[in-house]
Amino acid sequence: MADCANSESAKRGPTFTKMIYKELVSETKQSAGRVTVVGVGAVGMASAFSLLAMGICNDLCLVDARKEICQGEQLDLMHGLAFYGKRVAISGDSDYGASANSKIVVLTAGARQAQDESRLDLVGKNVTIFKSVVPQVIKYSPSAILIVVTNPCDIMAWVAWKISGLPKHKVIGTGTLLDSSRFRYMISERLGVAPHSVHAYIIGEHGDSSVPVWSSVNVAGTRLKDLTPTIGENPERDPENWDQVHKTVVGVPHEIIKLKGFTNWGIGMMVSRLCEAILRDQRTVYPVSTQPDGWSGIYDEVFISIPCIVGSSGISHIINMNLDPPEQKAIQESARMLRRVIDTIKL
Ligand SMILES: NC(=O)C1=CN([C@@H]2O[C@H](COP(=O)(O)OP(=O)(O)OC[C@H]3O[C@@H](n4cnc5c(N)ncnc54)[C@H](O)[C@@H]3O)[C@@H](O)[C@H]2O)C=CC1
Ligand SMILES: CC(=O)C(=O)O
Repeated sequence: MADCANSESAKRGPTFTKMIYKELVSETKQSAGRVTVVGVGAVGMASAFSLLAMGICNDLCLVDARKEICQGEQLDLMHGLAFYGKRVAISGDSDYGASANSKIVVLTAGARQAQDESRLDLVGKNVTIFKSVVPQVIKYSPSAILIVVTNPCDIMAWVAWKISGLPKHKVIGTGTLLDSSRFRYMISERLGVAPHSVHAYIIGEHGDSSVPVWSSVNVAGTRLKDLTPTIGENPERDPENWDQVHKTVVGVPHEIIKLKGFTNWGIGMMVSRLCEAILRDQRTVYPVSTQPDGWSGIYDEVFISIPCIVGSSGISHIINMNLDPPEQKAIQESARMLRRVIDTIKL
């Protein structure tokens, strides 16, 4: 692909470069932080664009079953590089060899929901796709950290972990990171403060059984629950009906899918922040999908969102969170539901 992209410079390069500079040392090309995005659709390209726009990666590879799309997107992104201010290597191919030695592989390949579908309806199709994609990824990048976006992302993270044979800390489902971001934004609108000044988590499944942790929602350490002890309960007990915020978080992707066919920008921004945490070892706390290993009494072998420290090794720690008994019960039920779905999968 590089030949196609640089055909003129490939022809003229050797003569011209000798006139421009003199070689002092023979360079060995080595990528410190290649990020590969598998699945160059709406989500894959929003992730790729965010990675570039936020200046997070300097070596980006796009892989998709549709070779022409990879090449088209590669060329299109490269044509903006003169205005970007940094040098970035961009490659694109349907051959996974192009992704070799990636530090991070973001998996977005697969089917997306139609208007009347739930995320869980995608299991069959997307497990089949992962069975072909994940072995190829691992063949060329055996030490990669996988970020699983493809829905249902908790289930697909478990599938990617099983097929890849990677240690669990190297497989991260994006989980309720997007739900939590939507939650923070909606609370911030009600309170009239910036979204990043609202500290709030949604945990559990990235889906209908997600759990809003009202007991810890706070602004500058002031817990909303201390001001409204019934926050998040039914409208008879909580006249401000804060539970509607969670209901909106659960329903809004369906509304966006009805309006534009898919969601992509929010998740794209989140993927690039996750990559940043890994590439720069930021040890940022994010609610992402991982194995709970007994966290809050969850012993099922599932991937489910809980607050984790994300850094250069992937997920290094799980944060102990004091949940109220109803929150604890709800996340345990969410885990049991995910496990029931996993039990139907044949790998
Ligand atoms: N976890 C989250 O928060 C979110 C997850 N998603 C999920 O992300 C996934 C992708 O969504 P979109 O980008 O909108 O879909 P899309 O249809 O625009 O793109 C999917 C891409 O996957 C590629 N693909 C399909 N099979 C493949 C294979 N075997 N090998 C390589 N590439 C293959 C297709 O060619 C296509 O380019 C869906 O499962 C969607 O539900 C979407 C938004 C948020
Ligand atoms: C599609 C999806 O999972 C979301 O936007 O939340």
